[in-house]
Amino acid sequence: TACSSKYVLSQMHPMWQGPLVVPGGDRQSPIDIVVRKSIFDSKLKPLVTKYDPHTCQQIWNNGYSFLVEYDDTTDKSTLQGGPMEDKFRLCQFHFHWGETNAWGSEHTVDKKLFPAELHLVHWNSDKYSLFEEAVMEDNGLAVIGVFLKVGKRHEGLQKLVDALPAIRHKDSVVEFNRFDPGCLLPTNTDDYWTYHGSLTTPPLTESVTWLIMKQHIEVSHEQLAVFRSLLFTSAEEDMQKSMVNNFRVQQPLRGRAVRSSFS
Ligand SMILES: Cc1ccc(O)c(S)c1
Ligand SMILES: [Zn+2]
Repeated sequence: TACSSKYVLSQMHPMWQGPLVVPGGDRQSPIDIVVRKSIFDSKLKPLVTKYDPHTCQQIWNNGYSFLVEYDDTTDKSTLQGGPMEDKFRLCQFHFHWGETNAWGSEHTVDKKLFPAELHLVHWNSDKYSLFEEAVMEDNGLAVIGVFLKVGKRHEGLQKLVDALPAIRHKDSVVEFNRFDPGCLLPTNTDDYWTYHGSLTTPPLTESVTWLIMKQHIEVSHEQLAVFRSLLFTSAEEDMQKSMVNNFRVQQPLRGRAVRSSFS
């Protein structure tokens, strides 16, 4: 049921981000959010997340990031509200980060970079029956983006950090249960920006309603350092490469509107 393990990125571009520009792509991600150009939309509802920690299944290193995967065969862990009409099912979450605290996020706010960014990936289970179907459809996915800042240690994240040494190499997997992804959301999830975009890793499909949280979460420098101890490479490869800077370059807005749920 892993929503992403079957989602093998086949035609890989030498650079992990895939093609820098997708031919004909006019709603690519990530983007810079220009706050003064975002449009307040009073019709945007608060996000409603209902996550069941028991649907957590495994954590694995897919050679681009580490993914925490959830059982998405039932509507046990869901997201609704926001700009969406339908119910979306959580299938995985992962992060993007830099080699230093100076950069690492994919989205930026008025060009401000964060050291890392969390993506909680959900697919439209009212319209589709599998992640693999939804990922190819307009707005088949809804991804919550949360910025990470370096500060106090995040107690909820530590359980995940402690599991990382076991998946240092690409394609390593360990069982991972009872993790509540809700603990990684900021206290305020009512304030967010939303726009139509794409996956930031191949196949870069333009199927994502992005929900970027205005409020960041804090993690410690030591916790981020463990992210950087992961490797892009498998155990067999002789050249071990640190898993850092696994973010995509920013993409043209192409006239898209970025709406805000707050004024
Ligand atoms: C489905 C999915 C896989 C990888 C990603 O970085 C994103 S942003 C979404
Ligand atoms: Zn991502």
